[in-house]
Amino acid sequence: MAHDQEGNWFEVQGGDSSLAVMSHVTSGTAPTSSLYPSTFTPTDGANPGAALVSEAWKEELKDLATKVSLSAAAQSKKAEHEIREEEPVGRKTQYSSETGRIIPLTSWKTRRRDLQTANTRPGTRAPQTSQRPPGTTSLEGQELRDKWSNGLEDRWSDELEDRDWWYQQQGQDALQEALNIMQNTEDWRTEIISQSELDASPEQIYEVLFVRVEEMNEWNPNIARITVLKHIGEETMVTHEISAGKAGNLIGQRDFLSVRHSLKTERCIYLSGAATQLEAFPPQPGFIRAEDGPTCIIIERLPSCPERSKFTWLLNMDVKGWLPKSVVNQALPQAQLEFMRHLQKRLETDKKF
Ligand SMILES: CC(C)CCC[C@@H](C)[C@H]1CC[C@H]2[C@@H]3CC=C4C[C@@H](O)CC[C@]4(C)[C@H]3CC[C@]12C
Repeated sequence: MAHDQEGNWFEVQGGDSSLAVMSHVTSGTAPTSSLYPSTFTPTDGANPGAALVSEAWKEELKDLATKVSLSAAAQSKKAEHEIREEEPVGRKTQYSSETGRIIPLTSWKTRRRDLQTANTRPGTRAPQTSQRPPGTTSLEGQELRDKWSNGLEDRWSDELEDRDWWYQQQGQDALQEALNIMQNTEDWRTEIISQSELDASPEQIYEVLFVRVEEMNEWNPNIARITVLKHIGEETMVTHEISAGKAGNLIGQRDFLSVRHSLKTERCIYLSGAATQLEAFPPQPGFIRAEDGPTCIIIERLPSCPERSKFTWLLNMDVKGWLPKSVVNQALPQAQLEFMRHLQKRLETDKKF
């Protein structure tokens, strides 16, 4: 297993195969120290507290993040929505996802930009409490979907195409923004980036993480339920996620409403996500609605070994509620590493069948 000289690589013992994870939490203006959950031990005995993100790794991240904007797929998509943005010809009325009111065409672009800016700097967002009085919610998948579509019907029925476009746009923006975050290492704030190698092809990982996203609670105890509320083509979807507030978890249960997007290029498969809003699907009683993203997972084909992939993950989450930063900065990398371990196990069992 490869590891750099600064001891940023970790080896996770998991049965016969091992998972190498390099994790980094950034905060403040410059990258500081990495966090090392106790279950993960440095492979070369280096002092973890002193480890900094190596220049080589930064370069590698920049490289991964730049490639996509040059890819043909991204270019054609970009061109596509640039045209749509410039010529609102044929585009119908836009409705506010918060108030359900019509957004005048003139403010539509500005509004989107506002949303983007809000997402770019998670650390500077105004704190909000989305905690609701505790209650019981145990909506099943179908019920969730019904609730979703009923709430929409009256206002949105004629606007399906526009709404789809809005989500698609959000998904693409999330990817671009997440890649920008990775690229501009000087601007890193509270993002967590990890890199690992997995014993599976990018296609297999994509299948487990994107196509069969609703099965995630079967293999990851940190997730209580994931429901796909809407598919927009093959590449974009709107999902509702509920984390498991298990005992020992420093952060309680959260729910998320996200738009998820995927992009396949010759070299990589990109999975991106960002929080989205919808009046018809407000925060659920008893849950704090957290915001995931802009976030991105890059699954890179290893030409020398097609059955293995490099997995780079930018976790960028606003957990909401009032929690000390130190708690969040410890719990998130922990959850991320656990996620990787469970994913590795799932991929292993999938192979046996
Ligand atoms: C500590 C608490 C608040 C959260 C812990 C659970 C975190 C790690 C969970 C909750 C929801 C999860 C996400 C749910 C859905 C997807 C889409 C998939 O295509 C890639 C993984 C991804 C992006 C998951 C990553 C891990 C995730 C962010």
